[in-house]
Order: sequence, then C-alpha cells, then structure tokens
Amino acid sequence: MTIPHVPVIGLADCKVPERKADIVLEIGAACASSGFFQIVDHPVPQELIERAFETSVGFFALPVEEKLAFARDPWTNRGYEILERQSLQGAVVGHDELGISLETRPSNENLEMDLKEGFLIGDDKMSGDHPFFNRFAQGVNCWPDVAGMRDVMNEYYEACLKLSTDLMELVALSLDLPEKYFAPFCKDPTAAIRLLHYPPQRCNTKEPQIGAGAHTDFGALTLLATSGTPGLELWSNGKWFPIEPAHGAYVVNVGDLLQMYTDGKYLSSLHRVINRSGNDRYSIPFFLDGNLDVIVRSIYDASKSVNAVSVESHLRNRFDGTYQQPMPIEI
Ligand SMILES: O=C(O)CCC(=O)C(=O)O
Ligand SMILES: [Fe+2]
Repeated sequence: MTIPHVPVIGLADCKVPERKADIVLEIGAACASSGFFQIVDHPVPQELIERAFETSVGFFALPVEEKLAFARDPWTNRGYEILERQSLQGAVVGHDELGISLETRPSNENLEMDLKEGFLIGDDKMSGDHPFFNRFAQGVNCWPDVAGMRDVMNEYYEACLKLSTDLMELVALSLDLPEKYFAPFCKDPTAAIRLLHYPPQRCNTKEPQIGAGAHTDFGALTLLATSGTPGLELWSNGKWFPIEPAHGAYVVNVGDLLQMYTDGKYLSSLHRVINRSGNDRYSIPFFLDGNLDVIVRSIYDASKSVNAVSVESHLRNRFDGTYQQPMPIEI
C-alpha cells in the first residue's frame, strides 16, 4: 500500500534564497503526487487562528432560528449553510473533464447530505461601486450577533489571502513560471472563509454519516485550519487515508483550477470528512478561487482553448452541483 506523500513544509526560510529553492521543489513534488501538503512556520499568528475558532464555536452555538436568519445566499455565496443541506459528493458528479474516472472514484457513498453546518464569509471591503460588487460570490457579508466576529474574520481573511497568494508565487516557481505568473488570477480574487462544524454522529449505526462527501475543491488552493479533531481523509490509490494535521499547520491542497492550469500535473485530489471522534469537530478552510474574469488555460499550451474556462463559470457550475437549492441563472 502506497501512503500518499503529504509532506510538512516549513515556510520560515522562504526569505533565504537557497532554502526557498528547496521549499519550491517540495511544494511542486507534493502538488504533483498527492495534491496535498502541510505548512508550518507560516506567518498567520496562532493566536489569530485560535480567535477565529473561538468565534466559530460562538456562532454555531447560537439558536438555530438565529442562524437561519442568515441562510446562505446562493448568489453572494455568503451566510449560513444549514445542517444536511449540501452534498459535497455532488461536486464530483459531472466531473469527468478533470480526469477523475468513474473506476477510480470511491463508489460506496450515496448522495446523502453532509452532516455538517457552515458559514461562508467573503471579502468585506469591496466597495459598492467596484465593477465586481454585484458579480457571483461578491457582495455583502452577513454578520450575526457574535462578539467581535466581523473584526476577527476580516483580520483572518486578510491573513489567509496574503498567505494563499504568496503560496501561488511559490507554486508558479515550482512550475518554472515567473513568480508573478498568477498575479492576474490573484487580483481582486473571489475567496472565502468557511467556518465548519461537524456534530458527532447521531446514533451508533455501522456506517458513520459522512461529514463532507468526497469532493475536490473548486478553486486554485485551499488553506485548511483544524482545531485538532481528526476526520479529513484523502483518496489515493483506491483507498481513503487519514490526514493528521501537525500542530499549528495548515493543510494546503490543490483545487480544480490549478489542476486545469497544469493539465493535470498538479492534482485536485478527492477528499472527504468523517467525524468519528464522538465530539464536535470544527475546521476553517479558506478557498482562493481567483479573479472571476480570468480564463484558465493550460500553462503549457495556451492554444488548448477547448479546456479554457472562466473562473466564474467554473465556480458556478461546481456550486450548482453541490447544493440542494440551485443558484439563480442570472441576477
Ligand atoms: O473540514 C475539513 O477538514 C475539510 C473541509 C473541506 O474539504 C471543504 O470544505 O472543502
Ligand atoms: Fe475540500
């Protein structure tokens, strides 16, 4: 059995040129083998991550009616994701253009709804006259009555945005591209913080209910913070492997768009969550999805227009496939 290569990579030495070259090589190797790696010694303060988790726990503890008042708006993609309303495994259906064939997909899951609730937050500082303001996944955030939530989440959003766009520079170098190759993709990007809460399993059935069904992430890179409770699994060589985050680490994974840029050299790998811990599990993924107007094409052959797709149309397709309630066709 081959255990997937998910290295723990320290970023502290990124400013030392010789070490930076090694880090770039390690990132490239991980993206091309499992599509996952972990980063430690990163610039996001642990204390900020902890405040983000405390705020998240505070939000999910609100009475359900209060949370429902902020139900996710399918156009802005912000707000509360109701328990058992999304089937992330739906994101795999119709996914063949990404090269995930039926034979290599896990087949033991039906399309049951995920045992999780969530809360989505996007860029909070885009002004109403910005050309993107009314576009898909843009707009106004919801701010429930949880002490300090807006400040903490905005601080956390900015920290993750900076880290993820810096990582895209390392990714560009790992592909022998200029460091700023993805700068247009990273300009005014769609990105989201997703607070997630996975309740413990309800009853002692033989098959535990899936927390997040098998899926790939839609954007370019995801930075996942966990509060230490296990549950994340990676599909590799026909099996599920648990990923155990190192303390203070971000689990970083390649999303669909980076796989498309690289013609499949970098892997947007299937993963899922099952909370078998018996306790509540909290996690906070941050998705760097990119500038809505950028057309994602092969970095190797820009003429391969057959696979070219705008960030916006890709995201809309993927979101449509996962939620019970489809988003409006147009606004
Ligand atoms: O909660 C986790 O560990 C992973 C969540 C995830 O994969 C997602 O939201 O895309
Ligand atoms: Fe994911």
